[in-house]
Amino acid sequence: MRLSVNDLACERGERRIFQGVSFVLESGEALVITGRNGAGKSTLLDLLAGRLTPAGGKILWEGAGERTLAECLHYVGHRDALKSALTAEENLTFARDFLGHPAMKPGEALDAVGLAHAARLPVAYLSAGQRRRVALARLLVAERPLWLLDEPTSALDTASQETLRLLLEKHREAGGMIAATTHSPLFLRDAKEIRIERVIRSSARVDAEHGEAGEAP
Ligand SMILES: Nc1ncnc2c1ncn2[C@@H]1O[C@H](COP(=O)(O)OP(=O)(O)OP(=O)(O)O)[C@@H](O)[C@H]1O
Repeated sequence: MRLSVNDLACERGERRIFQGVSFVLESGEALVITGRNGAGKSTLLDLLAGRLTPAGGKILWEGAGERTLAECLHYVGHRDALKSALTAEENLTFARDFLGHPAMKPGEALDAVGLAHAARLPVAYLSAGQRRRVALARLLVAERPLWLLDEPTSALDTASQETLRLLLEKHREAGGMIAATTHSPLFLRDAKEIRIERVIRSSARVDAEHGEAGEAP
């Protein structure tokens, strides 16, 4: 499988966020996406996940047979996208049924992220780091080769960060692919890295440091 991104550009709120982003990701590879706050890292994941449409460039997904890119990816964003009234196990059961290509059972996936003891607690009762681990356990309940992860270590303690690193490396060893944004090192073996830079338009005063949403374009 191969994900090829060529000369990708993105606009939000009629402002150019970035342009000229190109990379290739093949089976077993990891891509770490870095850049300053507001540079467009989450935006790049949104484009790959099909949640936004590019202003230019191409995203090509090859080698997965009939399965489209959307059917081949997991997306774990800033928001954990869990149903708080349901237990951790119920959330994973729902995800497993919904996503198709079932892999680990919910209980096994929770065990893999060190949360077996919290399986029957409503997600509303869990800490931020525990909720993050449930969200990451979703990666394990349905087989999808491409994992798109937005700051996956946020809220995780050191031990959970190491657990996550091992899960990511195992996924790569099985031929999976990872694209992850981060502000801190993920310690992934031989990862590719791309740094997203905000487009600077001198006439419009959009710059990487001060160009937050709502400012004049
Ligand atoms: N819905 C939206 N409409 C307009 N602009 C938006 C929207 N969402 C995000 N933006 C802008 O797009 C730019 C890129 O945002 P993005 O969240 O991709 O940055 P990031 O690199 O992930 O930042 P951080 O490191 O802070 O998470 C920012 O200037 C942001 O304000």
